[in-house]
Amino acid sequence: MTEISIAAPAKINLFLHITGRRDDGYHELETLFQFLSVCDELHFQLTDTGHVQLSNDIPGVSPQNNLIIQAAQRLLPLRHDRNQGATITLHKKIPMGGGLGGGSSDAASTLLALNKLWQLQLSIDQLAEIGLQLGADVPVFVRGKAAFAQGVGEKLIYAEPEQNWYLIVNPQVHVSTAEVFTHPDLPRRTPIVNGNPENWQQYRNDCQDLVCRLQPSVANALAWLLEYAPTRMTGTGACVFGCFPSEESANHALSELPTEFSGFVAQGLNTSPAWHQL
Ligand SMILES: C[C@](O)(CO)[C@H](O)COP(=O)(O)OP(=O)(O)OC[C@H]1O[C@@H](n2ccc(N)nc2=O)[C@H](O)[C@@H]1O
Ligand SMILES: Nc1ncnc2c1ncn2[C@@H]1O[C@H](COP(=O)(O)OP(=O)(O)OP(=O)(O)O)[C@@H](O)[C@H]1O
Repeated sequence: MTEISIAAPAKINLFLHITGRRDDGYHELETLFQFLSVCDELHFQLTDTGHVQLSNDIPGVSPQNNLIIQAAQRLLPLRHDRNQGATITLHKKIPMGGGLGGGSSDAASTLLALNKLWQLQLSIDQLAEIGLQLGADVPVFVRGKAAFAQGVGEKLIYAEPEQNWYLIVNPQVHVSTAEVFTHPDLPRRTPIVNGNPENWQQYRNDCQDLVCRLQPSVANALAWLLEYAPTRMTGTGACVFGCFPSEESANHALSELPTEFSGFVAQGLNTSPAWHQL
């Protein structure tokens, strides 16, 4: 095998409860992850240069900060043949910094692809552990199944929420994950619901009220979408999703999207498209 193409899907957090704070500042949470049919596309070409390079940069993200390169660097010392390298091409389709997990997903797909390309034979558990060092959201993408998560997002119980259609609305403002998690007004004591993911519509996103205050465009996007469908923010924002019974109904709402927002329709998926390609 000398080349691999692999998708890196977006995710949404169908709900997100903050249940505590660890001594290292990281937050304990409960969340339900589902993948979306919108994906970044990554292509890996085996080389004999002994190093990895990205053939195209993401504007505003230096190669050393790119999670694709960071993921590849974790695997470089584990190669049996030190001449093995890779040229990686990325087609970015997932909006960045929107709570859709694109960077984490790119990192996970990189771990999965290079494990094959370099014949490292690492197990999924080992790849998920390496992924957790890159970001709290990486393990669920490595494992590739929709899941109810606890801990910082690494304790996963597979789940099968309905694969609804979603209209994702991007208020086009940046929300810093670190700023939300360090804010004094973030609620941090939501009682543990302990694995009843079927009830996700009754739960909430604990970051939503705070983010709406910090970024009124997020509140405006939620208010607009709520006229069409049950609506919630994903992750620490800024994107919000409305849950629709059909692609057609989601597309109808999209056709009326105010010009201040951007948006797209995607289906919720309980298996990562990355897994169909390996
Ligand atoms: C909010 C979620 O998107 C939910 O899926 C994730 O928990 C965030 O995951 P992520 O983007 O992979 O986050 P990381 O890159 O690991 O962390 C970014 C920053 O968010 C804070 N952070 C993140 C996750 C977590 N459980 N507690 C935290 O306090 C930390 O200050 C950290 O410095
Ligand atoms: N391959 C990558 N794709 C996107 N962002 C990346 C990548 N590598 C590094 N980054 C950095 O990570 C930041 C967050 O990107 P990402 O799109 O994953 O955010 P997010 O969807 O809010 O994630 P989360 O829901 O995990 O908080 C970007 O602003 C960028 O600086």
